[in-house]
Amino acid sequence: MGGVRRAVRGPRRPARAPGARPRHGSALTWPGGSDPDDGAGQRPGDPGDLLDGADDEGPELVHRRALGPHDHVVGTGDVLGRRHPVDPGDRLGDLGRLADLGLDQDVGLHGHRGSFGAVRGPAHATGRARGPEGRVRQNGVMEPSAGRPDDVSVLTVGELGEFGLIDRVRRIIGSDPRVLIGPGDDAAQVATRDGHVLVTTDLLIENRHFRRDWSTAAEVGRKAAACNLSDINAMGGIATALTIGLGAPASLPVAWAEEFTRGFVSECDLVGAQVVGGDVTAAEVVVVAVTAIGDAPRPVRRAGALPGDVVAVAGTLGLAGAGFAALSRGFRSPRAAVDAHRVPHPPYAAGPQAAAAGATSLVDVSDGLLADLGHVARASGVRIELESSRLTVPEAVVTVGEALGRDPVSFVLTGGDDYALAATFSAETPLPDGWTQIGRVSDGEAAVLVDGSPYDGDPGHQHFR
Ligand SMILES: Nc1ncnc2c1ncn2[C@@H]1O[C@H](COP(=O)(O)OP(=O)(O)OP(=O)(O)O)[C@@H](O)[C@H]1O
Ligand SMILES: Cc1ncc(C[n+]2csc(CCOP(=O)(O)O)c2C)c(N)n1
Ligand SMILES: [Mg+2]
Repeated sequence: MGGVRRAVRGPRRPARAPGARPRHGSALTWPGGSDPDDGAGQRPGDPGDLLDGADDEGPELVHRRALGPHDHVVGTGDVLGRRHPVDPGDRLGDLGRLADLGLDQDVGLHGHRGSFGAVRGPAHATGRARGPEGRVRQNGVMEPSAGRPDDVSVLTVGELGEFGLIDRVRRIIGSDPRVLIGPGDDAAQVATRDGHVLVTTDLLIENRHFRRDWSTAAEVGRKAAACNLSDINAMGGIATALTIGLGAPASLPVAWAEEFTRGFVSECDLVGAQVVGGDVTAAEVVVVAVTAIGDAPRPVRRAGALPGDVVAVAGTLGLAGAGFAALSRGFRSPRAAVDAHRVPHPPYAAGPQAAAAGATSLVDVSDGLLADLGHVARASGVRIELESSRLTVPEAVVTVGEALGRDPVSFVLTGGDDYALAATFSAETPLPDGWTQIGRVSDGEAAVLVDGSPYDGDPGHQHFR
């Protein structure tokens, strides 16, 4: 911790009358315009909200039992697990009992396995059918065999992991000359008849990305907008329009959906983007699928970092991860941290500024600084060397680290959900306002080192882990 900069100042936000919405034009302007830095994405400090200090709430327990990120939360939004009685994995027993009807009993998910080891086809009138592996099914009940969901030899997405899965599905996607930037960056860029557009999509799933007992509907709405606006920011762009896909349990109060939408719209107002449509469907839990489009005169990609470049960040790191850790342990303070988990504050002006300044690479920090800089290192084929003494550790992160017995710097290095930006600039480029150098790019194996060594631990959030 020695030498690590501690920020007592919280992120700042522009002064804005509550509920006031810009009625036209972009709230964010391009660098070089009349209002290059409106301070969007920053808000007043919150120095009194410390766990051990003058916090008026104190370290109150949110729940008696601390919950982890993937703890099973039973409630209106409960998801049926593999072992649930109506889970498709358990249906074969019922189907087997229907075999004598002489119908195509195997109509469920597992009768349509397609090209990945599939069992397609009816049980015959005899009640016997053959799977692709040649194993006989008796009365429609299959023996455990390769290609079946309960067969451990089937590679699952859980085993492949989030990024392994993305690599696999990306191989299926073809290319097209109109795709100027395809999968692999924070947003894609597609040529249109009269220009080009950025497009990105991000999902938020109840109990994976937010909890309805931790966050208000408006906070979830803000977060859903922010993480998509951030991907446009991470290309050096400004978002123009978004659509909202909303999956909801039938029991969801209408007021929740309305408040969610208000929160979403007010976050969009920070950059002058407009909601232009969406979709609604029934779902087991609240599911939010957002697509954002935007503009970038000079999009900055993850590939492009060069040896000798400076590595810099804009925005706050560690606060949201620390807030999530505090909430998971049953605390609802320090406020600066738990509020950052609920609503991130991407530095919306910093992406276009970095692009205008000539950033050689750019990424937003959604999973964790080390994880996301890892994408830059691999895409650019360079080594990234961070100096921990250059990192700013917000005071609330120090408080959470001390209270939970964790190194506060680990939240800054690996905590997700902050939606700060990380970029590389040539050493000759003066860093734009709001950017802080945290390291350098060097020639070497694609990796991110901290104080000269590989990081010992998870570099950030990864689904299915
Ligand atoms: N199912 C998919 N099919 C095709 N491309 C995908 C799929 N999932 C992700 N990608 C692409 O892979 C790249 C990396 O995705 P990832 O979700 O890590 O990016 P991100 O949105 O910046 O991060 P985060 O989801 O943490 O906010 C992106 O370019 C994304 O468009
Ligand atoms: C209830 C709850 N549990 C865990 C987390 C932590 N978390 C979930 S996804 C993610 C990375 C970004 O998501 P993605 O990669 O899907 O865009 C992080 C840091 C949370 N925010 N809420
Ligand atoms: Mg991103």
